[in-house]
Amino acid sequence: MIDFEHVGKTYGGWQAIEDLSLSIAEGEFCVLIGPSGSGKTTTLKMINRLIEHDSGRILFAGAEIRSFKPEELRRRMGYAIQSIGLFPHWTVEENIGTVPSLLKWPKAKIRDRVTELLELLNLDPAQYRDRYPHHLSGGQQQRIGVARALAADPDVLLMDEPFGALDPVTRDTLQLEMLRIHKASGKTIVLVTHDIDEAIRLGSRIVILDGGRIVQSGSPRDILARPANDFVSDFVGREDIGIKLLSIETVSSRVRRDGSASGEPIAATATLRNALSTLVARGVDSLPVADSDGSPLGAIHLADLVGPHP
Ligand SMILES: Nc1ncnc2c1ncn2[C@@H]1O[C@H](COP(=O)(O)OP(=O)(O)OP(=O)(O)O)[C@@H](O)[C@H]1O
Repeated sequence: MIDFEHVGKTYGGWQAIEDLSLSIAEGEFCVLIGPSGSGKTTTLKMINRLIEHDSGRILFAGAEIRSFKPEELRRRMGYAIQSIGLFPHWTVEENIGTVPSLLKWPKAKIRDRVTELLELLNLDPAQYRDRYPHHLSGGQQQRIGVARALAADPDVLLMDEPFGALDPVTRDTLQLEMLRIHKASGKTIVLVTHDIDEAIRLGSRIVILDGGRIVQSGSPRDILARPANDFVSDFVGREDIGIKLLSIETVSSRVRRDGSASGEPIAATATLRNALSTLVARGVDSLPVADSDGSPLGAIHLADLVGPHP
């Protein structure tokens, strides 16, 4: 869907991105991560030509991005950023409808789309559509930013630290919403973050950048289990790697179907990290497991958390 071929970018003669090659497949959730100044935002903005690359090629759906009119690229690629960039004197409805209005969608169609998106992001349309951004909390504004990026049903969603300035609870909620939207829509998403836990949670692929180059690219499991070098080990948090590996697998993958245990059940959809935490907090070595409607599924044992990952 998006291919970088030996891409370079210089700012005033200084090489910010060097020989970057990367293929992002359709439907992939690709997370760009790296230290400050490593080139994440530059890489993201080159995709929709907010920044022009100066060597190599960037292809979108097989064609060099320079062959698209910028407005066509922007229509096909939603863009959401940390500072949100909502228009302060426009209502929520007008903000979300920015691109559809530019595309001259009929008013009723825009209204229906706004309703649909507000519902998708868990905001009551009747309550929120006529509000102005300064009458919304930070988390609600971030949601409107995401809704606006999704409005014209783009093929690709580009997100630059979209949950950056949020408290942990709101951040957690929005991450879950993003995962749900990705699952339901199958859209290609490219997201920039500096938070490794966010990358592990959201990404089907993590691309680690340093000094304008890719240091490693792979699934969260690849990166955690086989870090390419000391830089990656340090970056993902060498001492926490075991715990992070537990966070990418769910209880359902290790449940003993014929097992039983006493106490409050843990959900099959909880992570193994949640299970470990619950086991330690309760001082027990097994927990009953329940499925989403609460029916018993079996048990998970402390001993099952260690050992080879399938
Ligand atoms: N317009 C510009 N002019 C000159 N240098 C720039 C410009 N934009 C970015 N840079 C430099 O290019 C490098 C990469 O910047 P970029 O914003 O892509 O990094 P980043 O990984 O997104 O960083 P952060 O996590 O701090 O946002 C940095 O060293 C930055 O100072």
